[in-house]
Amino acid sequence: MSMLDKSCTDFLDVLASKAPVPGGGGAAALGGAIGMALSNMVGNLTVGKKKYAEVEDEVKELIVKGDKVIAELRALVDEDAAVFEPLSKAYGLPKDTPEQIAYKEKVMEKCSKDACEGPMQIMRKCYEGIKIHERMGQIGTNLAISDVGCGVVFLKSALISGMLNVVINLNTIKDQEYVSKNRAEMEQLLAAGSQIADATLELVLNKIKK
Ligand SMILES: Nc1nc(=O)c2c([nH]1)NC[C@@H]1CN(c3ccc(C(=O)N[C@@H](CCC(=O)O)C(=O)O)cc3)C=[N+]21
Repeated sequence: MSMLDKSCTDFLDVLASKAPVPGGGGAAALGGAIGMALSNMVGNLTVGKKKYAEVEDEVKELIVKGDKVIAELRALVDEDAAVFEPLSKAYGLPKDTPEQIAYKEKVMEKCSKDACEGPMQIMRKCYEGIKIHERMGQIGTNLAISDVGCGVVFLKSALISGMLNVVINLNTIKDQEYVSKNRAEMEQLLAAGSQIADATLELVLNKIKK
């Protein structure tokens, strides 16, 4: 069963439990999807309004892009569980003999790389979502523009949460070529995404401040 078919109450219960999944990665994906949905809500409130007729086509395009990001982040809730669970098992492998140590190293390397892919993908999708919010903050209806701010803050926190999961998994990877390639992309997504998210929040605040 997909994590997303649980009620919100059950999802929060299992998130709070000792169960290895869902963890911070899955929470990041869900938080990002919630953020993205808020931009689309503002878009849907904008479409059909005479005052915003001039931007209607562009808003519709943003909604289509947003729907894709929501679907991808939603899928990543389950994907992150699938890639992290093997790593959570590998953490507990014994290290009592040289054979066990060698075996654990091999399994940890493979599982850490797989587990890294989930939050990397979460970060890429959050970045896309933040870019959509940037534009929605400029052209979306002022009636609900505060929700573009809410959405972009969810996406920034999901971006940072993705980064934290990438970093902890990179720590258990020996392949330095893999580590530096992923660290560079992670740092780029974090810096660019945070900067655009902060600017969008400021724009929204300036629009709603009296
Ligand atoms: N893609 C990805 N998604 C994550 O959600 C993710 C991640 N990478 N990397 C690391 C962090 C940290 N995290 C833990 C979850 C459970 C235990 C844990 O110890 N679980 C025990 C339960 C221990 C007990 O029963 O006391 C177990 O699975 O057996 C540890 C760490 C998830 N994270």
